[in-house]
Amino acid sequence: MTDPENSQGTPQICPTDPTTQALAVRGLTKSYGDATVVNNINLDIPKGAIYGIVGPNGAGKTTMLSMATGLLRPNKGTAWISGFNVWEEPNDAKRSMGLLADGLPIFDRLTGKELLTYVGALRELDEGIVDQRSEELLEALGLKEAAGKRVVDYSAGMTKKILLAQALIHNPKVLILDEPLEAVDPVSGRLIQQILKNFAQTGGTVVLSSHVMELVEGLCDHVAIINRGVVEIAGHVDEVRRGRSLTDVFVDAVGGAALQEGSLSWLGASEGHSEGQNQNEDRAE
Ligand SMILES: Nc1ncnc2c1ncn2[C@@H]1O[C@H](COP(=O)(O)OP(=O)(O)OP(=O)(O)O)[C@@H](O)[C@H]1O
Repeated sequence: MTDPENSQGTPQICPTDPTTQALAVRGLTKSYGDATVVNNINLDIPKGAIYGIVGPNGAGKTTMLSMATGLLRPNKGTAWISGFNVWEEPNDAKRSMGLLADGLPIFDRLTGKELLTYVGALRELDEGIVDQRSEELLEALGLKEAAGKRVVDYSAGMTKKILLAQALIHNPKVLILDEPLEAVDPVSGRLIQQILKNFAQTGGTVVLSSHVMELVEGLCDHVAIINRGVVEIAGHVDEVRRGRSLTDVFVDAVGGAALQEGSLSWLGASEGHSEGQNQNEDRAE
């Protein structure tokens, strides 16, 4: 576990061999102009873990995951997926991982079924296997009826689910998911959690970023709290929580925020409100 006392921007010690981990990063650093948004991050994600990455808005989670998966070139540092260096052995690293991330191009003129068939072909899977897996994934994710509909016409939650299916179809060793349950309804959310648990129980590794602490507490066995581009705390969920709620640990680690007295005092019951009320009354008449 990373000691929070020593992790504020100072190099963290990661003695393990990064090639033995499902995902490992060493010294990852990214700056935009004068701002260092990811600052010398070291992280080990063991095989078979469901690993939650949490942190406030703008903490550097997406930037870190983008560098860890080879989507964004770091200023410094390296990442390994399933033992493959993402910059020196990109094909092997990419073959090992399934990725769900915002901002990646989606072939959304295809139907859900066509998209899975296309991605399966890109992954060089046998046609019969792609067909069988696509059917099963569409069924499991509640997308069977929408299989013939173009992805561009999917809702936000449906899009998330078809992108998850796309990330799973080649049965990757490591699944990396940026906000996987965002916009997903509770029934589908529960199903997805079950899929991820089964995946980890059979030896797969899941890395997910989320703002939903209940999800991380209920699903993940490991967690890292990132703040201002550094890892504040990382380790097994029970070690990090030490009997407290993860939300309390999170707030302590990143610093709580309270609305200052008098701030936004114009918001709520006011002249504007009663004027609005009158307008509504006028409209009703
Ligand atoms: N291309 C870019 N140019 C300049 N700054 C950037 C760029 N991409 C990200 N940043 C900055 O890097 C910081 C970290 O952003 P990042 O998206 O990694 O945060 P995050 O932890 O994923 O946030 P959120 O929880 O809101 O998604 C932010 O301050 C953001 O403005």
